[in-house]
Amino acid sequence: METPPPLAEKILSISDLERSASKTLPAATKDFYNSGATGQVTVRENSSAFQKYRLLPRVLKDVSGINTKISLFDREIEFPLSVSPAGIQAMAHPQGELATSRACARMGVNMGVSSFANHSVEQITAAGTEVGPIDHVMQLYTMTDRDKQVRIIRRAEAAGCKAIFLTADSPVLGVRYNEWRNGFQPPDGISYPMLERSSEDIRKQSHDDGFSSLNSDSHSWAEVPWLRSITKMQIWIKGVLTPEDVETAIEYGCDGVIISNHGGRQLDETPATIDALPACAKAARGRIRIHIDGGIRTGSDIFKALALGAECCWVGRPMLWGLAYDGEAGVQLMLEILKQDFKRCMQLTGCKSVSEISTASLGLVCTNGPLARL
Ligand SMILES: Cc1cc2nc3c(=O)[nH]c(=O)nc-3n(C[C@H](O)[C@H](O)[C@H](O)COP(=O)(O)O)c2cc1C
Ligand SMILES: CCCCC(=O)C(=O)O
Repeated sequence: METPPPLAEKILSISDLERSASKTLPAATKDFYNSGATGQVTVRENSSAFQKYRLLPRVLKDVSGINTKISLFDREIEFPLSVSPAGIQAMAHPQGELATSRACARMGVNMGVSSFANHSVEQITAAGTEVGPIDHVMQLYTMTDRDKQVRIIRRAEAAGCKAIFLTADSPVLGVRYNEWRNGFQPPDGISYPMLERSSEDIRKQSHDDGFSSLNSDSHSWAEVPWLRSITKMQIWIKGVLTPEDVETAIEYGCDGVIISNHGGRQLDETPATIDALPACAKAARGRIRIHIDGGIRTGSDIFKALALGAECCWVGRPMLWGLAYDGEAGVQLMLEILKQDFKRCMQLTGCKSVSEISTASLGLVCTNGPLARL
């Protein structure tokens, strides 16, 4: 009897991908990827908060030839989405970040490289650029070993990265019961080349201890002028949730902020990023780029985030699920699903270009009463 094709299952949505990928991963890896901090409140709300909003279509608009592109780092990307820097992608697929980079390049979007990547920034940028135009950004933690931090920055700059994403929400790791219960450690053979950590070194410590031994909890806004003094790359702050911090990022001359709660993996019971976004976008008044990540799983999530003031969205876990499902092809499938979904959402709401997306297309669901216009 013939064996059925391995990918016979129809993957039509990111939840299909999550379900299917989660079945293939060892339990401790699945928990590490999918879970967040403490009570998982923010992980859940990051996605569910999008449901407060309803789309208000304008009808009888010509939506032939719509344009989903936006401009970022002096280039156009295919639609307002890119892949967040998320560490240890080789647990999902041996090609890890190389596969992600190739899939992003093929789909015309950008990619963040985690400091905890399992391939070097040189290999990751090269893998993508061989396929097509792509920009990378290098995610950075404030480290105890400043020389090592400078080496990462120099390597990222030489590899062509356009920006540093300074992760600001992680002076220490969040309270992650899953990692502690499972004694989570990356499997043997997995290293962190950017952090200059071999597999042997990594396996001497818990993930939490390993993180604390590299990362400094005495970070401050003084990181920004220090980074400016040593690199020409743009400087973005990843992990902002308040208008006050948007204002400070502007004062410090940052190029952009990512409204992010680290996918609910750091401080639990922070607001969903889509709820934090409107006040942050209002405070920015166009003086700094505002991007968002956390819980984005559909094209209408992207649409809603843009309507509420974000220029671009980023996704973390959907990329990991794509990798676990089918490596590079799985990440490409994930991006294809979101792109097509976003395009249909634009067409069905009557928006012909991304600049037409605004709060005019959104309503807010009220518990008692009619839909409120924003
Ligand atoms: C397994 C995993 C590892 C991550 N590693 C990093 C990291 O090394 N640095 C960082 O700034 N953010 C990291 N993140 C957070 C992502 O960059 C991003 O903020 C988050 O995944 C977005 O939420 P989403 O997964 O719901 O899309 C990680 C997220 C996950 C799920
Ligand atoms: C492998 C990533 C290291 C820490 C981190 O940012 C996270 O787990 O969310």
